[in-house]
Amino acid sequence: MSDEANPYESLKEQIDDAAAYLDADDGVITRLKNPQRVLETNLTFERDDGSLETVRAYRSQFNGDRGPYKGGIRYHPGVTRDEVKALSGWMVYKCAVVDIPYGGGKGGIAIDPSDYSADELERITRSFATELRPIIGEDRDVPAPDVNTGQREMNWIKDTYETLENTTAPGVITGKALDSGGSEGRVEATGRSTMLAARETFDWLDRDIENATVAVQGYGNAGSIAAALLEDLGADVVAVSDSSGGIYDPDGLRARDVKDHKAETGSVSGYDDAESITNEELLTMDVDLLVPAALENAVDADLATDLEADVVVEAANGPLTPGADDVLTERGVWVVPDVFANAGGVTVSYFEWVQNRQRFHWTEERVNEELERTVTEAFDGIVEAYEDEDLPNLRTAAYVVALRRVVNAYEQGGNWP
Ligand SMILES: NC(=O)C1=CN([C@@H]2O[C@H](COP(=O)(O)OP(=O)(O)OC[C@H]3O[C@@H](n4cnc5c(N)ncnc54)[C@H](O)[C@@H]3O)[C@@H](O)[C@H]2O)C=CC1
Ligand SMILES: O=C(O)CCC(=O)C(=O)O
Repeated sequence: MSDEANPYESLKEQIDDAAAYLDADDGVITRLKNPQRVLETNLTFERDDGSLETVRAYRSQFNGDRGPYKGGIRYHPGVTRDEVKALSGWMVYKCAVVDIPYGGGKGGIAIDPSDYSADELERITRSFATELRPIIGEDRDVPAPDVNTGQREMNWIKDTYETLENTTAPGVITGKALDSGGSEGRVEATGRSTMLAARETFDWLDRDIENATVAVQGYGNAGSIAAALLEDLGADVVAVSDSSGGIYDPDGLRARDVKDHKAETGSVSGYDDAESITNEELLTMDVDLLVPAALENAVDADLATDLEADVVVEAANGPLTPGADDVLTERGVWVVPDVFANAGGVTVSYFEWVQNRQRFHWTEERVNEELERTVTEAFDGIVEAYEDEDLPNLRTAAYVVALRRVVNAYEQGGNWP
């Protein structure tokens, strides 16, 4: 993997870019570029035919200076140690930029879940939960969903943990089903903050989100909900894609219908009479707003030179390489960074955890109001840093805000001899 494509190298570069504007000790910055610990483990489980298989899994606890490690668990064949390290580092700065009291963690299993039955996935997940048990906990490390995981996997992890610990501890994991201690609004939260980030940015730029044209790469939890909520604001979602390719309709797709079509057929392809397009065509489409909502490295420096959107709001983690960032900054394309735009997921996870600790259930209205307040306050903080500190782009501004908070928390802890 080239340095440009290694997400952990991207994370370190992003931290260095922001650290240049802070008066922080080099030693502290080095600490904040390296994970505190990474669990790498092998899970052996029984296939339905009775044979045994072993798969690789990770949990990175990047930094806990501001609170328990927090972040999702991903099931994807591309999961590597460096990817999980990067994703856990991004969680640190995400939680800090929206100012929720967590550090950052992330986990993953290097599997393609479509290769396994539901029973096999349950055995894999419970095996991972058993490995995680000594290092997670309501006040220690609180996992959540990410790519290819959701309520079902979170419920299995909660159940395994509680059974082995002989306790009830719903706050050990978030993103659970409602009847298992989940929160209203968590499923929609990542897409909702993406929509709010786009709305606030367009407002700040004095542009109209109503009738803005939108392309969304990746049509899972984050992308499909962002698309639907952007349509609710009056935007025209003209193109969407998933791993099988994309679809385009200049008159606007109907995001919720496309989601139903994907649920029925397994992909967005073949929806209505929309035109088929490639993912590259989608990413370089002449739209007002591009929302990458799939995986890392969707846009590299080469592709960034052809990108025609005016604003990019990152629903995915790490969809732009640092080289792409440089090109887009130079070209005057606004990039609203992942650590802010997709922070709705972890923010509502935090609300879920608070509700679990209080044994109290909030209404969806309350969750969405608190989320909107969190997102708009964070946006104001990023814009203030960008304007007052003469920073090159919104990503560096978000990192300056976040890094300052993490550095302060570390330094206020004082020194061990
Ligand atoms: N689920 C959550 O709460 C959060 C997710 N995120 C990030 O959002 C991104 C997407 O996650 P989810 O929506 O949860 O995952 P998901 O598994 O629900 O959906 C992922 C989607 O991306 C598509 N995809 C994969 N590779 C692609 C490619 N090369 N080109 C186009 N589409 C492709 C898949 O077909 C699928 O539609 C990830 O970067 C994740 O880390 C960030 C914050 C929270
Ligand atoms: O909800 C959470 O705790 C974390 C979600 C996540 O993994 C992310 O924001 O990338």
